[in-house]
Amino acid sequence: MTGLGSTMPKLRVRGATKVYETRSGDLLALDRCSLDVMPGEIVSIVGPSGCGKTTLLWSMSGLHGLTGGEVLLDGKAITGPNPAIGMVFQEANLLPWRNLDSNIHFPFEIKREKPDREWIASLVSRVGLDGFGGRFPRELSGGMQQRAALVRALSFKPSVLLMDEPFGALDSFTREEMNHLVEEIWMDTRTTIVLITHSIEEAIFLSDRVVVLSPRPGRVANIYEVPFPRPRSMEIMATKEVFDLQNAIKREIVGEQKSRYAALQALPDAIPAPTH
Ligand SMILES: Nc1ncnc2c1ncn2[C@@H]1O[C@H](COP(=O)(O)OP(=O)(O)OP(=O)(O)O)[C@@H](O)[C@H]1O
Repeated sequence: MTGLGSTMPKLRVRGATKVYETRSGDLLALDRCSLDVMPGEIVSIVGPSGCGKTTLLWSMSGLHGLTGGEVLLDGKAITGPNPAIGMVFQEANLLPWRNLDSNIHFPFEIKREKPDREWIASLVSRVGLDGFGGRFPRELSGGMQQRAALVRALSFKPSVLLMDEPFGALDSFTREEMNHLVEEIWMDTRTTIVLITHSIEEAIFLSDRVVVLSPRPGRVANIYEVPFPRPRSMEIMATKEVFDLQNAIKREIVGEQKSRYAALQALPDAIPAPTH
């Protein structure tokens, strides 16, 4: 499943360009983004708000078409939803009238597929939800709901897990717990993971590489290697090396925003002067 020595990227984004048609005209969200994600890698995507992170991730999932460019999974173009790709969103999106077990099994009902009950039970146990199968979403904390969403996404044994700001709605303590959980699961399964996050600390904790996108239209501005060994303990996360990397990424994001602003200022009449 890992194939870390292999040279073929698991996911390959080539020249991804996305134009949204809006009432006020075309909006260029992504502009020729290219990125390779190797098998078993964890890659985080960070960048200023609205730079196209979600657009890029959704195009990797096949849920969103591109205006230009392509996304390849194991060398084959992705043209629609793919069972080899699991997704986790900021909201757990559990059906309120179904209990936890029934929520986890729901996608199998829809697809009329037989779930691997042993695998699912091991995941439920792994995320600490043993004994909660009969509970309804309203009876579960936000962290527990997100654990269930993680189980649901992994229940199909995807080879790629895409996560869109999955822990953004959780308190910082629960978020840290979830980060450790993802790290543990990854160490067991070596699933290829692409993660969008607004937390640079989270990106560094989880990733092999952190991709910084420029302000919209999103382009790959820089890619940072994260060289720290796993599991990444609190001691590792408190080192100067981590702190320096965190600052470098922050500076990159802020610098990108500033240079965009400076370029706008330099354009004649780009920002009209007040008339009164
Ligand atoms: N369906 C859509 N129709 C029109 N415009 C869209 C659509 N989806 C996104 N956009 C616009 O495309 C740009 C990129 O959006 P996207 O959600 O991909 O950015 P993001 O980096 O994920 O943002 P955030 O960090 O705030 O979640 C934004 O300007 C957004 O308003």
